[in-house]
Amino acid sequence: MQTDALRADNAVSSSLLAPRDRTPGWLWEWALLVGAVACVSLAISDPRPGQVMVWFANAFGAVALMRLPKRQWPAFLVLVALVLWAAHGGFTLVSPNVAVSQAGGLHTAWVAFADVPGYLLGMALAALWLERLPALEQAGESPTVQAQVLLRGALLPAMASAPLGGLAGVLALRGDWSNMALNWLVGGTIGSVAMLPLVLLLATRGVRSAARGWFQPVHVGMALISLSVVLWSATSLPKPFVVMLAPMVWVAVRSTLLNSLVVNGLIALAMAALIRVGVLLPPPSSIWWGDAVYYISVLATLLPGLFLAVMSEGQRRMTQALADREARALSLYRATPAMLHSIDGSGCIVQVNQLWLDTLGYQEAEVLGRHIADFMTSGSARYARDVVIPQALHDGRCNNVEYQFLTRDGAVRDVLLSAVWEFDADGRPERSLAVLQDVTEKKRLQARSHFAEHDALTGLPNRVLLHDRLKMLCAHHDRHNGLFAVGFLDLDHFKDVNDVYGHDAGDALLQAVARRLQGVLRAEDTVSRLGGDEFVMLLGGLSHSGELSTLVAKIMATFAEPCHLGPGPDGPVVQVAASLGVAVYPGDGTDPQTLLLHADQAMYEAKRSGRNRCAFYRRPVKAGRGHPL
Ligand SMILES: Nc1nc2c(ncn2[C@@H]2O[C@H](COP(=O)(O)OP(=O)(O)OP(=O)(O)O)[C@@H](O)[C@H]2O)c(=O)[nH]1
Repeated sequence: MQTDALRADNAVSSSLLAPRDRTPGWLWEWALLVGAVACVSLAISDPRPGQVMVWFANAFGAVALMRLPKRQWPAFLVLVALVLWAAHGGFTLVSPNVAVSQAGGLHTAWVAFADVPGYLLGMALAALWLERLPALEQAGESPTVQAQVLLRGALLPAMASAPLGGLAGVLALRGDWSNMALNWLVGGTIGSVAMLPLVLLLATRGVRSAARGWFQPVHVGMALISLSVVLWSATSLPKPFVVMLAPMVWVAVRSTLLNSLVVNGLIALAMAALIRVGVLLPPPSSIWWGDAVYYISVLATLLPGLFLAVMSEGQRRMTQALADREARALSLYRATPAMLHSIDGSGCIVQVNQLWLDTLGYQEAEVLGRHIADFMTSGSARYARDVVIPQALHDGRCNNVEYQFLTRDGAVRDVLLSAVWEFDADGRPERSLAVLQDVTEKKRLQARSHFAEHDALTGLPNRVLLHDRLKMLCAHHDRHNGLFAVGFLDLDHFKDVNDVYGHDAGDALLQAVARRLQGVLRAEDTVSRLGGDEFVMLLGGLSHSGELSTLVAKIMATFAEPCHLGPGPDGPVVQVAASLGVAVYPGDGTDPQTLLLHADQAMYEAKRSGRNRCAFYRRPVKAGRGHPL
């Protein structure tokens, strides 16, 4: 993700700074780098003896030490001491302004060496204190951590080494100790503030990759403009420091952290050089620390830009992290292996995922902005608009709502929809997240298994389910005793209804009879249709035969009212009657076949006796020898 790349690019990563064994070549390279930077300070520092020298080299030495195991520190510090001594020696010899340069070889060598222990102490302390900073990797994005970096890596080491630096000044140049120590403190702090954040960043990014990242017209251009403003204001304005702030703030806000740190370093170098050539000079002061106070202006010019750059970087990262999180959430939404859609408070689609589109066969552009009901059957659309959406907006959610969606080519998909709503701070609905489960196949299978056990015309249990339930009733009553009855009902002269009013009217009559029988029986009883005009009822939970007689009377009474067969109010009205045969468990049979047979026989008995009546099964009376049963 982009944030990670950004982090890898710009962050001060403690893992990359972690110490490891380095080759002698590496030690030499860094020692020479420290020496080269020291030469820059020596070259552009104020030539008057005992004046502030902006000392940039300690930042490089400290970062090098942080990347070394402690056992390599002595070797590296010795190399740095040699290099600094050589650099100091060279400058002491060539600088005509240094009073002691004419004082003879040994003294020159001593003068050149005097400052070195202070520098070594400063860089060692900076390295020690910085590597103990736990959140060092956040220095590029957190002003608080950056402040800690500057405190531990610039101010405190400069303070700790300043007494040594002052002593060196007294011994070598016979200057005033307190003045020398204060100048040391100021020069060391400014140099490290200018360079340390940049060197830490370069050490983790690698100089080559950083250079590649920086050498772009926009960065170079901004740096040049900033430098020009600094030079112009220093040479043209009476109080230039405030104006110098402007380009740094501009770069901090508009550019990358790296560019800000580069500009920070360049401007510090430029200011040191301007002081060197006398363009920027401390005004004459009556107090011994007057010069040092002047340099606070330099610090005050560098720090706001530096902190603003770090804050901008923190903001950029946070914005980027939010954008990444949103992108991740979006791609997760799109790829979720369930149909998802989101609608706004008015029911219009604001987002759908890929499976939603694939299942219903639409393109994203076709659905965004349209009302969700446009993709439903008319019944579901009404239900959604009038009932579900208003209720869900009130409750904040809805669960397992059954809808029928329409695919692009008009096919119906059954779905179960559950949704949650997001509301804004004022409680206004923002958008929903709905998960849709496509249950079309499941419903088809359910319907198939329903029709395997139910009659398609009346919806009543068919012969298969009847046998099942009868078997269970027999088994149950076998264990728990008790009575139940099987009623076999056949409509009287049903064929005439078909013949006179047509088959549809016959169907309507069968459905009406089914409804009436269901209406008269209890929920635990079974009404089934065997086929044609034959219905079988299982009448359970009877405690005595009187109860059965009442129930039978109720069943027969359902045929007292004529049936209106539709369609419409002008449809035929018929008076239907039925014959009912009843067999009772266990007296008339203890297994399904026998009970059904005996109920059937009783029904035929009712027919034989004149129809429109009920007959109870009667065991045939044994006849005398030679007579059939
Ligand atoms: N409308 C319609 N008729 C059916 C259906 N299944 C069977 N039938 C008809 O129902 C009639 C059954 O007649 P029966 O029970 O044999 O004779 P009935 O006219 O009722 O005379 P009885 O039973 O002797 O009183 C036949 O004409 C079948 O064609 C059906 O699903 N719908």
